Amino acid sequence: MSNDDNNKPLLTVDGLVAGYTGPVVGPVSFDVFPGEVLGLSGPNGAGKSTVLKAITAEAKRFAGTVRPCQGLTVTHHQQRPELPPELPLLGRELLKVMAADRRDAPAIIRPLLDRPINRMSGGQFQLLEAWACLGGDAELVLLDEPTNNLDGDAMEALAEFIRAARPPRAILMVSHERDFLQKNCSRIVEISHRKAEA
Ligand SMILES: Nc1ncnc2c1ncn2[C@@H]1O[C@H](COP(=O)(O)OP(=O)(O)OP(=O)(O)O)[C@@H](O)[C@H]1O
Repeated sequence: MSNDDNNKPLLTVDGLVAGYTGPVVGPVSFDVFPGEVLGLSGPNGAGKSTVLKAITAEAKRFAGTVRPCQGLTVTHHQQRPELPPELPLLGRELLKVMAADRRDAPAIIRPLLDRPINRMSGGQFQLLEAWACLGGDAELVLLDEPTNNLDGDAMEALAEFIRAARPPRAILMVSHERDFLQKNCSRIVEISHRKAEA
């Protein structure tokens, strides 16, 4: 990516109406520019997670467009990451699978490297997953409620992972923690309930 490309959006969401068997959110429009941390805020059930899922084509797009720039690489941290309990994977192996093992793991992650993920606490696994997304090379990182289960120290560590992001990387983050969004996002887009549902 050249410097000129820093003025062009990595992703343009235009008039997106998305959902499952029927629409649940939209129309929603926003751009995500290189280097920015964009927050999505709104009430429970407004469709914030669905917007992220529509970007990765996991949810259905009923109208509008999602235009990634050419060759955009995306990683998605799901709201309730689930792992098959029988999978005997160590923390460091998860990072390898997600191509996040080339950077030195931060101090708070290191104790988790040799621990089987099915023996981690909810908060430990959540933080490891967030690092697995933010420690890789994807240009656009989608984070869905990354602060779930995290205590104060882990939230601060997560904020540091986010602050360490450099262009062209951009982060699109959904969170209920209004303070966390305000402190860590360059911009916040409000997602409201669809009028038909209100
Ligand atoms: N897989 C699915 N199939 C059908 N409907 C779904 C599915 N997932 C979510 N929904 C519905 O879509 C609507 C939006 O859900 P979504 O999870 O996107 O909202 P949200 O704003 O992220 O909510 P929260 O803040 O509570 O996490 C809700 O009414 C929800 O019940």
